[in-house]
Amino acid sequence: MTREFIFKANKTITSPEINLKDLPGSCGRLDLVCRCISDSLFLSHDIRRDTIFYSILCGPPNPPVCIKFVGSELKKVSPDERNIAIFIKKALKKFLDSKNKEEWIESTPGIYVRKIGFKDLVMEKIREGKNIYYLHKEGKPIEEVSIEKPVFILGDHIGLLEEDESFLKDKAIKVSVSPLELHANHCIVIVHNVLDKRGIGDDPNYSYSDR
Ligand SMILES: C[S@@+](CC[C@H](N)C(=O)[O-])C[C@H]1O[C@@H](n2cnc3c(N)ncnc32)[C@H](O)[C@@H]1O
Repeated sequence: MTREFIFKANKTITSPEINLKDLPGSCGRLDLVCRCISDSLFLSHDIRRDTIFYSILCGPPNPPVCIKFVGSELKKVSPDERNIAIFIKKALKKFLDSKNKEEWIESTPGIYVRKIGFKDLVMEKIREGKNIYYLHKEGKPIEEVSIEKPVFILGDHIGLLEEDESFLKDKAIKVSVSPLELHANHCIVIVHNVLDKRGIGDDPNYSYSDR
């Protein structure tokens, strides 16, 4: 079963004018997006092929833009933030130049970009039969939650906006991974660990026991 993550990046840049030397500042916390991508998809010397990561970039100049990283298709990307940012820059350039922005556009293997906002993406996942889990400190402890066909929602340093939270109210189960407020990328690591131990998410073509 596939594990999916949606990370809402409230301030992250939506043009390819990315300054690779200033991911946190002028790029609107693009460093957080890159860390979440790294922690959701990379194992030591391997990739989680059962994982798909989405980030909705909501910063200037042209929000929203969604980037998608598909673990089973990724090639040549490495886990460091700068390298991931280079691939995001390429994706945003491809997006800028493309005519049909409403469909997924493949930028490089396994990396796609599209014009879709947070709520529309969540609705699309629900229509696909996925279950939505909103990661939040005040949620139900993850150990007590049954998880199937999961899409996990995460906020950035600001968190989800009030309007996003009320939208999710009747659509998502609120799940906590710790009594403490953690970084989003650390929550991803914990979620993976819980699911790894439960054996959820294994790709039939890929056995974790082969590692
Ligand atoms: C740095 S935190 C957000 C802090 C922000 N000031 C707020 O109040 O939401 C980033 C994201 O990680 C997730 N998160 C943080 N701590 C968590 C926890 N203990 N359990 C589950 N998710 C958590 C939430 O999705 C949160 O939006």
